[in-house]
Amino acid sequence: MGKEEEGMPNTCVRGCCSSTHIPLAIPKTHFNITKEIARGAESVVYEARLEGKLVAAKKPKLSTSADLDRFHEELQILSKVEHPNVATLVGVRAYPPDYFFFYHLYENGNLGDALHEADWRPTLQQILTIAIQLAKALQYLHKEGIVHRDVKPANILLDSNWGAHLGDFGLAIRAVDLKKPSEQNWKSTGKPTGGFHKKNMVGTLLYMAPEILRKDVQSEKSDVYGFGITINELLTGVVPYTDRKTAAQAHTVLEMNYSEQQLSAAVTSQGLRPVLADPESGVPPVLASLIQQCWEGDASLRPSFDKIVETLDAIIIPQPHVKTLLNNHEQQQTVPVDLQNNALDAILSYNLQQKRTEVNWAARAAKDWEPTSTQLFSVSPSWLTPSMDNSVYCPTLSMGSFATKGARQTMEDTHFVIFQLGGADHVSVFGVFDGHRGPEAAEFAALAIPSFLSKSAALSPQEALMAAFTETDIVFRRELEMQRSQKKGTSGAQWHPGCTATTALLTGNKLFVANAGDCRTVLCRNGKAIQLSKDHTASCIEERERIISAGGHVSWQVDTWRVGAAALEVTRSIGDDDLKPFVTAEPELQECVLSADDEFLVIASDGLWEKLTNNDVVALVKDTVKEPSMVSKRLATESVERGSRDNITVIVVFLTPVSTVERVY
Ligand SMILES: Nc1ncnc2c1ncn2[C@@H]1O[C@H](COP(=O)(O)OP(=O)(O)OP(=O)(O)O)[C@@H](O)[C@H]1O
Ligand SMILES: [Mn+2]
Ligand SMILES: [Mn+2]
Repeated sequence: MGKEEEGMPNTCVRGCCSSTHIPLAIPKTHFNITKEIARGAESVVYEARLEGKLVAAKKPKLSTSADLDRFHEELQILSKVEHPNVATLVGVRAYPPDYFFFYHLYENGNLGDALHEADWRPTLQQILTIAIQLAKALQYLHKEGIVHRDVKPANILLDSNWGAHLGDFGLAIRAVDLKKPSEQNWKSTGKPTGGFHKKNMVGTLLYMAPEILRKDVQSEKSDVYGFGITINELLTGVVPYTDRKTAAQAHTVLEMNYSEQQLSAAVTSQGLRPVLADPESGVPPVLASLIQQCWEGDASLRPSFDKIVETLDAIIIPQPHVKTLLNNHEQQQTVPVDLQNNALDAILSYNLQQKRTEVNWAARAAKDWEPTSTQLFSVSPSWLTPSMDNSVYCPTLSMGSFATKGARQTMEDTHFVIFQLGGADHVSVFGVFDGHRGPEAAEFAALAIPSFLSKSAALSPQEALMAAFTETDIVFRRELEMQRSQKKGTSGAQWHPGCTATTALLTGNKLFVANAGDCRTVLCRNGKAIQLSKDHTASCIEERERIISAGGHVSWQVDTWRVGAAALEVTRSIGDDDLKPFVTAEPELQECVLSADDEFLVIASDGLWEKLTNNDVVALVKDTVKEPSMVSKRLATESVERGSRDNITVIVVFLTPVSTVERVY
């Protein structure tokens, strides 16, 4: 009686693999093979009975000693992993001459076959479920320090409920072992083509990240790439780089159009990617955008699985009945219904809870604030003192706002809405800030600007706004310098956050708008849109000339005019200390006197204006119930639906009395 028959030891024949819960030395008498399920490049998979239970028995092809080494490496990894979305290993026979992995049998086979052989057409909900399950499996593996390296539909196994389980750890490796040159890693499978047989190569190539194709340094981010390609395939039903839905056809198309080398070259150096799932066809824009981030050429730009899980969890598939409710006039009282059950709504409100940066810039702004120019001017009476003149028109205000990071991973917009600044009934201030190269400047400015304004009663409103912008910029850059010197070295030199800013100051019937950058303020007067700010971008010739005469450099890069080495599109901002003084913080000012003709103000970051014209915005506001927060949200939602990829912040201020039940059609 051999050693193996004495019981079921939990170690392999070499003694290098062990498990606390999986028997590693299942005797031959304990299982019998019933039929072949699949013949892979490196294995044959059979249906089998193990102690009466139906299982999948994977018999790896072990022809060389390198293959045997690889078997033990795979087993060492497999015996340590346990996750609901990783294919469950129930037993192993790690003894010659027959090596077997016994897995739970997944009734619906692999995802690739389901899509392209069985013509399974998953619903959006099923797709999202699989995406989340797969993301969680990979999140877990990465936490455990394991990189899978072969994420593709053929390695995703589907249970009877179409739940996903990641299988095939044939190429999995410990992240610590990835440090070696990658050619070495691929050779470790012992196959002449560096790990893949010719036939299999094509199938796998499609999911391989550029750095792998280039034999460059790999990381767990290579799994993110395969995940992106896989989820896109799941959404489109199309084999990557083809227009075919069945695998057999796909291979011919693929081989006809591209050789292996041509495809690799196109993917690595020309950024070729499969056709992206189309948001027009009902794919949530956030999901499409996530896929694009996942298959970024630069691995460092791909999101982590923590981030992916977070993003996917926030997506709720739009319910088809929502649209009908929208058109049902009897639902007038329950206005938010159009947004409540909506996918966007979930994303939008979820985004509001996003975490802020570690450095508490806001507290610093308030604490360190010391306006330097307050003493220079003197106006009387102060704009903070209410006018006694009752004949002056006084708008009735109602205001609301909405902010979302939209399809972006981080939120760099900030805003403030202040009713009765410094306790003055007739003074309100609104500000929107759009951060770039980090949220710090925007966070700082949203506190510093109103704080400065409330302390500038001695200045005229115009001077107060001008000084609030320029002083905020100076104090911020000083603060940044301090932070940088404390950080000592850690990416500090490259750290130049900035933000665009627009601030509207309303005192009695006078409106003052200060703007630096491409946020925008629009007034609706008599049903017409009046833009009260100019967009400061390098596409604007006057701005380009101003920059050049101030000693800055402007050039056409990629798709538009950009400033300096940082390639900034905006020409005015707070912060951006590497581009000062030509990217100035000095705002342009506009003012107007309000009358009963003035209906509302919309102040928003460029994420809104990118997809909506001033007239679109006016039309949408008219078409929405007159509740300012709801209108703000409606505008942001509309922009996201039209494909805005940016953070969006919207403030809506109604200037005349409005009723929330009033609807204009
Ligand atoms: N537990 C299982 N339940 C059902 N089917 C399975 C299971 N394990 C594997 N299969 C089937 O066998 C196929 C090959 O399995 P696996 O990917 O593990 O082998 P491989 O030889 O490493 O394949 P590859 O050619 O992708 O390297 C899978 O695509 C799937 O169709
Ligand atoms: Mn496989
Ligand atoms: Mn494999």
